[in-house]
Amino acid sequence: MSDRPDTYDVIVLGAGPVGENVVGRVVAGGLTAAIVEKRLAGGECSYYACIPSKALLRPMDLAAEVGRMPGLSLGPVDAAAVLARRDEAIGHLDDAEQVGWIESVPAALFRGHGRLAGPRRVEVTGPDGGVRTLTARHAVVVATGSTPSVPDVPGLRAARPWTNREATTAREIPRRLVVIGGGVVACEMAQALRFLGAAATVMLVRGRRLLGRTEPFAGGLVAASLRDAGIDVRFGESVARVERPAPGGPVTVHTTSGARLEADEILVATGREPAVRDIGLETVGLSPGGPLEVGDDLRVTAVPEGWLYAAGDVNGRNLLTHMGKYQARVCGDVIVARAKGRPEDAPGLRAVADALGPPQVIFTDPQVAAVGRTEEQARAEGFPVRVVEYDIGNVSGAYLLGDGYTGRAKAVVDEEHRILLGVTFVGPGVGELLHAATVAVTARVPLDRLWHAVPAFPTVSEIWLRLLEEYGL
Ligand SMILES: Cc1cc2nc3c(=O)[nH]c(=O)nc-3n(C[C@H](O)[C@H](O)[C@H](O)COP(=O)(O)OP(=O)(O)OC[C@H]3O[C@@H](n4cnc5c(N)ncnc54)[C@H](O)[C@@H]3O)c2cc1C
Ligand SMILES: NC(=O)c1ccc[n+]([C@@H]2O[C@H](COP(=O)([O-])OP(=O)(O)OC[C@H]3O[C@@H](n4cnc5c(N)ncnc54)[C@H](O)[C@@H]3O)[C@@H](O)[C@H]2O)c1
Repeated sequence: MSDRPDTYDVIVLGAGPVGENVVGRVVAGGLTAAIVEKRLAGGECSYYACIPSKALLRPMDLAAEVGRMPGLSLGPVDAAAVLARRDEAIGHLDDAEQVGWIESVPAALFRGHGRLAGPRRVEVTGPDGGVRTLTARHAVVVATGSTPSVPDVPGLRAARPWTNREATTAREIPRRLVVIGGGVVACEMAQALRFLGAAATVMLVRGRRLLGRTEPFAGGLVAASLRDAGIDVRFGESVARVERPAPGGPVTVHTTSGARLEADEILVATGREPAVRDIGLETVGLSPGGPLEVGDDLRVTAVPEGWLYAAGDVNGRNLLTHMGKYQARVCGDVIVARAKGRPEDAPGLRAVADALGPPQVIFTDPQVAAVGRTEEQARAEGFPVRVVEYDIGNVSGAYLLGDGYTGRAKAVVDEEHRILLGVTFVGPGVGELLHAATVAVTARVPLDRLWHAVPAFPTVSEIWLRLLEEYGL
């Protein structure tokens, strides 16, 4: 790495999807960039999160579709083949393709642990222990992502439970599995692993519902489906103590209600922590703790002179790949505009979509696709709210997809402006309905205008027509 320069216009810490998009954007804007990565270029998303989890969930989805269609039947599930396809999807944990992309940008990749070392300086400790100091002319962007949060429960950490990393890259499926958590990772991974062979799966959900950030009916429909699949979903119960006498051996989970569960593995899916430890924040006057707080221009608000930016999971705004990549585009363009002395207040230079409620698809069966505010959020923010709901199964297009299509849609309307504040769809395959809702919410399309957006017959998109009719159009 010694033949490369030590000074770049922009230095990015972390080559996940967000860091990669920052370098792509700033180089396209005419600046030079270096990116520092301590593990695999491509980040959590490519190897241990979005990609492998969806590769594991897709067969379950297809199987459910086949099950709803009279005349079709499914043979036994070949879990090994599913795991092999997952391995291909994650490039067998080899990041050569991503490295090739970074080089093609072109940007300089430095392998190693990156740390801030005072204003505009980054120290990289390479795999051989050697340290190199890089200097940024314009900006440093922290895109270090997040790490799994493991509750401080007696015996849990010592038992070396699975987190998303081990669950998404599993080589064998544990027959008896205890899942801790009721959020997105818990629901998706419990369902995928149950389908692939975790016959005795128990989910310990601390609260009273699943998927707490979505409309309550979404968690209800997903809970019903998990239970139909044979998963023992226990609400109001969590882990109190864990024992694993032999590493990798059977594990005993004592729950808060006094139950004792014997399992082959535990999956902890209790949220994420921003990756801010050991990145030298103290050298620029920040104390490591929670997410790095940024403004809509992605600049870290507490750092004077505005040379430090943070995008993606590490700023805690929206822990989703597409939202992090959106922030990366805005962040990159802000850096370029400032470096070139262009106006900084162009409409594209503020990540305003972060506050609208991010679009998200949860790839359970049924899928949950939502954008904007839930009814509860909209009311709490003081909007004059009216909601309309409709059973998606009553739409002809849904009936044609198979027998017993169960799903529901809900629209949250701002009555003053007659625009959509939020939309939620739950049902098989509804993920592909989401972008229309994202456009309507983001562009504040008036309902009277939306009425003229005619959905094709017989598609599930006719749910739009039904919702507008329910509203009274
Ligand atoms: C199981 C699971 C499934 C998910 N599925 C989806 C999904 O379907 N859709 C979706 O939108 N989101 C999904 N997410 C969320 C998504 O993975 C994250 O929002 C996304 O990865 C964030 O990207 P990032 O670049 O900010 O961080 P990361 O992907 O975490 O990348 C950060 C990178 O920085 C590196 N790094 C950290 N510290 C340093 C350092 N000091 N020096 C050098 N390098 C460093 C890390 O090694 C890593 O490569 C999922 C998450 C999980 C856990
Ligand atoms: N399809 C997708 O878009 C997708 C898929 C997976 C993950 N993600 C994103 O990744 C992030 C992380 O997902 P996640 O499921 O880990 O987090 P989450 O915040 O969605 O859910 C965390 C769950 O853990 C529970 N919990 C927290 N602390 C606990 C404790 N001490 N004991 C017991 N239960 C506890 C919470 O009540 C909640 O049910 C989310 O922001 C999510 O949006 C997205």
